[in-house]
Amino acid sequence: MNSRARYPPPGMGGGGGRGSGIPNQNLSGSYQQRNANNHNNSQMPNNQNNNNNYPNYYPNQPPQQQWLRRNQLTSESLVDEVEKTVQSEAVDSSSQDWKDQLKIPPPDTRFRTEDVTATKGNEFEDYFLKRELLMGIYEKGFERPSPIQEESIPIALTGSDILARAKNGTGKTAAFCIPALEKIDQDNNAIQVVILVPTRELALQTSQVCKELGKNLKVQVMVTTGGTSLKDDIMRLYQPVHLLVGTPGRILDLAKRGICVLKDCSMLIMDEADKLLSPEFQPSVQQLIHFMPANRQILMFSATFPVTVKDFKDRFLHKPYVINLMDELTLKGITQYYAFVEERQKVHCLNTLFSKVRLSPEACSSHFHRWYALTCLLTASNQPVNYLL
Ligand SMILES: Nc1ncnc2c1ncn2[C@@H]1O[C@H](COP(=O)(O)OP(=O)(O)OP(=O)(O)O)[C@@H](O)[C@H]1O
Repeated sequence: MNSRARYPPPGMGGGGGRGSGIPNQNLSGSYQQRNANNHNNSQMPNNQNNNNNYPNYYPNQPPQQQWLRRNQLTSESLVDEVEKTVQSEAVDSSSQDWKDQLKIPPPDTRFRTEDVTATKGNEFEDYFLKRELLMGIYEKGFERPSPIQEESIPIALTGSDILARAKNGTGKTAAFCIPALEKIDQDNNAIQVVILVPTRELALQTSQVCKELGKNLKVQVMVTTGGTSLKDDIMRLYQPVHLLVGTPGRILDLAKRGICVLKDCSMLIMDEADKLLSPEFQPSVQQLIHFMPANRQILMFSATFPVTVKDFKDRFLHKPYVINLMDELTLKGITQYYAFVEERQKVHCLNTLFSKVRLSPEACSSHFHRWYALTCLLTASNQPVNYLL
């Protein structure tokens, strides 16, 4: 059973990400601080724990004492202080101007569980992102970073390698697209970021997120995957490309032909890293890395950390910052069951189950080997069904 999705996608009644809906059962959505021990903090950026947006000039003193200190300032320093205040108000008012002009979609009022609400209270503005990028973020309807975004964005911006584990549908895609877009130099006509994914569908979705978040930037995004015209991709690569999203085999093919030049690619992102490190893809991924500069940054996102991921991390990542937001596998609000049966008993077992329980449309994913047979079975048994490919 697939238990993806915390943030429901726009326009849908309760699903999200690349995955399914959230049954309205066992929901517990109260706001709660995340346990500080659930990730491995090898480095902390300066603004990581700064939950208010105002500079704390005298951090060790309570607010009343700060007022006293200010009253004791000399007249000269008072002038400086006033000038600073005027300047910061000028910045604030211009920052209000651009915010007022944003086309923000209506707020998403649907229920969210702790998988996305248990944040530290960071704001996207805490990360000093380019204004055009901030505009794209807000215009996509994101108000505040989700937990995985709070953990990854500031670390990725420092240039550190990351190995991150978070549940599906909790905002992983934006967690790596935002720092990638921030780091790209739009005036450098070269591929600076590669996002590797295991499937064409995921490549298209990811590039769409990059385009939406970066719609006010001049970043050129290209998708390239197997199963499409190589000639078209070659033609496209004669045009500027800053961010390349694709599957390993095709990108490697283009790199070997000398058409996809990766010598300036300083960031490699691996989404669904566990799948990218399966025997099918791993040799291509490893070869690809050799086309990139030695000091490239690698961000790996994966729902599971099998031994292949660990081995790869040990070989290719430099002192990675490890983020683990998956103390438990199942998303909150979802109960999963499994039946251990022989292959030949599966259909019969499902039929029996369906005659007794009514499942939500998204409950069965294509991870079942014979999704088509299953879909026919569900339809024939009058069960609602969605295709999850
Ligand atoms: N900070 C945010 N605020 C509001 N919505 C968000 C935020 N970040 C992501 N989302 C939305 O949440 C949904 C799920 O995000 P996303 O697809 O990035 O999750 P994911 O962890 O990559 O999931 P999956 O692995 O299933 O693709 C999307 O509709 C996305 O637009």
